[in-house]
Amino acid sequence: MDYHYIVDRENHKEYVWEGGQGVRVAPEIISVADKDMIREILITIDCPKSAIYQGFELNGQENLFSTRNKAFYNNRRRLVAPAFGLQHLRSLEPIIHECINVLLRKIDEILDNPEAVKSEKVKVLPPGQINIYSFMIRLSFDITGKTAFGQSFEMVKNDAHPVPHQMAKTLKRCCQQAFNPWMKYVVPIDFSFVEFVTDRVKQRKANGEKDRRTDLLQYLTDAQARERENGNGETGNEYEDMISGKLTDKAVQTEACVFLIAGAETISIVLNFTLMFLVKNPDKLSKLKAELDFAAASNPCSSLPTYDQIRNLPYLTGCIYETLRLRTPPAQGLAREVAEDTVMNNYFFPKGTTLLVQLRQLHMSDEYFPQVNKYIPERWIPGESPFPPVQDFTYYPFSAGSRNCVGKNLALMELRLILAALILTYDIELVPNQREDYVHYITPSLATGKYIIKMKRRQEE
Ligand code: HEM
Repeated sequence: MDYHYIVDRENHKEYVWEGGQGVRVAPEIISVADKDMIREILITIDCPKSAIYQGFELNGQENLFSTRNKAFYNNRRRLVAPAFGLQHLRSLEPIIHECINVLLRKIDEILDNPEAVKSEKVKVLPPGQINIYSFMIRLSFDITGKTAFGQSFEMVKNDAHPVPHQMAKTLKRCCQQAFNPWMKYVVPIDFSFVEFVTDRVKQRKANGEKDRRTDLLQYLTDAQARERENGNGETGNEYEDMISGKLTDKAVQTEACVFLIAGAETISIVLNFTLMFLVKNPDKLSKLKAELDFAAASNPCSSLPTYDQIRNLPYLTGCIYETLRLRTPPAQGLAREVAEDTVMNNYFFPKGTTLLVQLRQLHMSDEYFPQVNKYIPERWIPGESPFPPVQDFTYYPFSAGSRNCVGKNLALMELRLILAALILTYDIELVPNQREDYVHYITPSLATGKYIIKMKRRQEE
């Protein structure tokens, strides 16, 4: 039976072995959705990533996402993680605002003249309607390009840049090949987007101090310089440098690519589905609007809210958390390996077994989340929730343990800033009778590739 069929939400339960902890989806692969086992795999035992992740090596280089080598990992994470610390992220806020402003201008242009999209050879929609699905993908690529290596793809202005489109196809292939390794001999993967990023990084380095910026690439380049100064720089032996995770030039280029891959699609999914849930639940939308209006009440007209104004807003956070629960971006399951013969929850797993951690299945368990299919941001707000508090160890949209998401703070900052800007600037409304079924490769996406909402500038009221 097809693996994708078995791990589908309703079916996982149907096929679990006695006791309800897992489904054997291949001779040595067990799919796991049980809360206690997931906690053991990700946190208590902190199982290493499985060999499937080798499929995500880029540029012939291991990287923060793909590596299974502990020494490499510890060194690379030590060097990269501070770039995602709250203090450094502050410096990215103006970059994110700049990209959001481009989007708002583009939406205004289409609202003023729906025919404006004609130059992009896309269908002209009725007045007041916007394909928000397309714009959220375009915006998150622009922001990720700009925050990662200082270059927007200008996708919001014009959906023409080849790299994001090619990258989406490549990732789909990577995912297929991770589970069917024989495919790589039939359909080779096109990694030309890596060359694009590599060229941008080389160009920046060549420009040196005169091209100094505040992005993640600058942080990596500075970290590289510090390592060299402290005598921890490259040894010159390419192999040794690679396996010990030294920040070589190639490593800096590769990690910039990883940020693009890990950041762009995940963000756009959460934005899209949050907007979809909000227009389908106008009562929730009104509550969010009221919260944001209050937080930004003192702002001059048409200025965007700062992160300080919105980062602790409970309803905004609840809306994002609820989307992350209902449409958890890593849809395929996180593959971990049993490093030595292990007994978990009274089941014996021989060394080498692959365990697929099904976060999505856990988040969709009605045992932990009452009215599991409903969008209820209140469940995340103590004192407002109609349910008992969400239990510990039932929710990991950013994974957990040593290999959790290094970009979590950046992701939440982008999501809050973008959603706040859109809701404060426009009235949004449902366009009924649209298809909402979704497909997953690495992440879930709408099968139709579009979602249209009504938008109207709020000042026009
Ligand atoms: C809503 C947005 C995001 C979600 C839900 C998310 C979720 C996750 C999850 C579940 C993992 C673990 C994957 C695995 O074990 O296979 C992960 C890893 C990772 N994420 Fe994110 N992520 C998001 C955004 C970002 C952003 C914006 C960046 C950086 C620009 C990023 C960078 C990474 C990296 C580098 C890893 C690998 C970490 C490691 O293995 O040490 N993520 N993310």
